[in-house]
Amino acid sequence: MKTTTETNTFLNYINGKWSASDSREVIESTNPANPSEIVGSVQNSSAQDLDLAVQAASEAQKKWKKLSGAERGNYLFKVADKLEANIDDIAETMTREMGKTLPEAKGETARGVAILRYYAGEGMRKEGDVIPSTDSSALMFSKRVPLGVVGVITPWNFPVAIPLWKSAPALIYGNSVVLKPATEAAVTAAKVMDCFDQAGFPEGVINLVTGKGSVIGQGLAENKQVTAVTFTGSNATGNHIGKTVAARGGKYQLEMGGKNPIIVAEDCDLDLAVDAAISGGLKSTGQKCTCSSRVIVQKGVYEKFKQKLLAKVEAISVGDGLKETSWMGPCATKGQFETVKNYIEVGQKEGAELLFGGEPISDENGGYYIEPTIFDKVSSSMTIAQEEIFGPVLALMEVETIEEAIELANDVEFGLSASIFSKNIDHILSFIDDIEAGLVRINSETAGVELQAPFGGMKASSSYSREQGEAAKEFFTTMKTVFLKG
Ligand SMILES: NC(=O)C1=CN([C@@H]2O[C@H](COP(=O)(O)OP(=O)(O)OC[C@H]3O[C@@H](n4cnc5c(N)ncnc54)[C@H](OP(=O)(O)O)[C@@H]3O)[C@@H](O)[C@H]2O)C=CC1
Ligand SMILES: O=C(O)CCC(=O)C(=O)O
Repeated sequence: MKTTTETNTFLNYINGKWSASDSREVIESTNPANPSEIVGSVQNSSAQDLDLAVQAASEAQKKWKKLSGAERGNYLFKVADKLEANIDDIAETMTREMGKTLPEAKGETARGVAILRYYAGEGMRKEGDVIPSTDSSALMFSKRVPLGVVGVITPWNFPVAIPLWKSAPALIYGNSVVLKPATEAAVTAAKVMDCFDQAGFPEGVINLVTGKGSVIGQGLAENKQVTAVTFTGSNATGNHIGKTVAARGGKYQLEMGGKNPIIVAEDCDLDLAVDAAISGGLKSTGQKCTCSSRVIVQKGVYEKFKQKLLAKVEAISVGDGLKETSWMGPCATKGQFETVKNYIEVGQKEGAELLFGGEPISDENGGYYIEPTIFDKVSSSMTIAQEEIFGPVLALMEVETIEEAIELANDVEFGLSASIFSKNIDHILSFIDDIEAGLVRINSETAGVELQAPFGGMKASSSYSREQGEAAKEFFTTMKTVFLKG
C-alpha cells in the first residue's frame, strides 16, 4: 500500500493505483480511546477524484463482466487469503480507529474473510432458470446480469464486514465498485483495499475514494454512471440518498437504524435472558443497528431479572479496546459520545429512573467512555424508548402479558431485529407471526448476523430490500428473459 509513511497518510485507490486527492488536503482519523493519537490521515477527496474513480470503474466493468463467475471468484478467494494474512494488523487498526475491543475486531475481520469466500463460491452457482415456453420449439430462460458501477457507502461501526458484504456480492455478479467508507474508519478501509491490490485485482474494478459524505457520498448518489447505490448508516442520510438516487432513476438499497426489543417472558431461563440483554445491548458499546435497546419484561420476573442484570452490569470493565481487561470500549467518536450523554439527560428529564451508570468515565487520555447505563420505569412515549441511541443504554419496560409485550415491541418506527426469551411454544409462535422485524430471534440476542442469511428490516429500518446470503443477488443483478428459437 502506498502511504507517505512519515505522516501515515493513506491515499485513494483509483484505477489500480494509490493516488493523492487533487485537493491536496487530508483528514485526520483519531483514536477514540486517546483522541490526541492520530491513527492516520486520509484524502479529503474532491468531486474530480470521484469522477476519475467512476470513469475507471465504468471502463473496467466492461471486461470484468466478461470473465466467468469462477474467474471472478478466484480473485475474491485471493483477497480472502490476503485479509486473513493481515488479520492482526487490520483488527488492531480497527480498534484504534473506532474503539471496538480487539477480540470483537478480530472476529469481525475473520467474518470479512468468510464473506469473501462465501461470495467467491457464488461465482459457480446458477444464474438463471429455464422456464417452459408455450412454443414447444423454443428455449426460454432467465439470466441474471450485472448492473454496472455500484456505489458503496458505509458506516464506521463495522468497517471491515459492511464494506465487504456489499462489495463482494457486487463484484462476483460482474459489477465494478466505488467505495466511500465512513471518514472515522477510513484507515481501516484503506487497509482492506490494500488486500484487493495485493491480490492483483484488475485495475478499476474496485476503487476507494475517501472524503466528506456531503461531497463523495452525495456525488455517488447523484452520478448517473453509478447504476446502483448501497448504503448503511443513519436514517436521515439514508433517506436523503434514496431520494437522490431515485430522482435520477438509479437503484438503491438502504440499511438504517433499529430500536430492537428483547422480550423476557415469565417462563424463560432468566440467566440466559440476562446474558443476552448484556451481550446484545452493550457489546460494541451499543453501536450496532441490531443492538437490544429496549428490554420488555413480564411483571412476575421483573424484579428478579433487574437484580440479576444489575449484578452482571456492575462487573463490566470499560477501557481501551486494546487492553485485554476491557470488555467495553469507548464511543467511536466525540459526536457519538455527546449524543449518548444527551439521550441519558433526556431520559432523566422525561421521568425514567436511572438505575445504573449514566456518567462519562474520566480517563487520563480523554477517551470517550460512558458507563454502561440502565434505565428503569421507561414508558413507550419517552424519547429513549423511541429513538436509536447507538450507545450502551438499556431501557427496562414492565408488562403484564406477552400480547402487551409484542404490542409495545412494535410501537416504534423501526423494525430491524427482535428477540423473545420464552419456553412457551404459543408465545413463541405468536411472536414469530406478530412481531414487526426483519430478524426474529428466539432465545437468542438481537445482535448477530449470519452472512449466508438475508439481512434487513421492516418499517423505517430498511428500504424493503435485503442484503447478504442469496438475497444479495436480487439487489446486485438485473434479469434478462431470453427466448431462443432456431
Ligand atoms: N445502521 C447502522 O448500522 C448505523 C447507524 N448509524 C446511526 O447514525 C447516527 C449518525 O452516525 P453517522 O456516522 O453520522 O452516520 P451517517 O449516516 O451520516 O454516515 C454513514 C455514511 O454516509 C456518509 N454520508 C454522510 N452524509 C452523506 C450524504 N449527504 N450523502 C451521501 N453519503 C453521506 C458518511 O460519510 P462521512 O463519514 O464522511 O460523514 C458515511 O460514510 C448514529 O448515531 C447512529 O444512530 C450510524 C452508523 C451505522
Ligand atoms: O449485528 C451485526 O453483526 C451487524 C449489525 C449491522 O449491520 C450494523 O450495525 O450496521
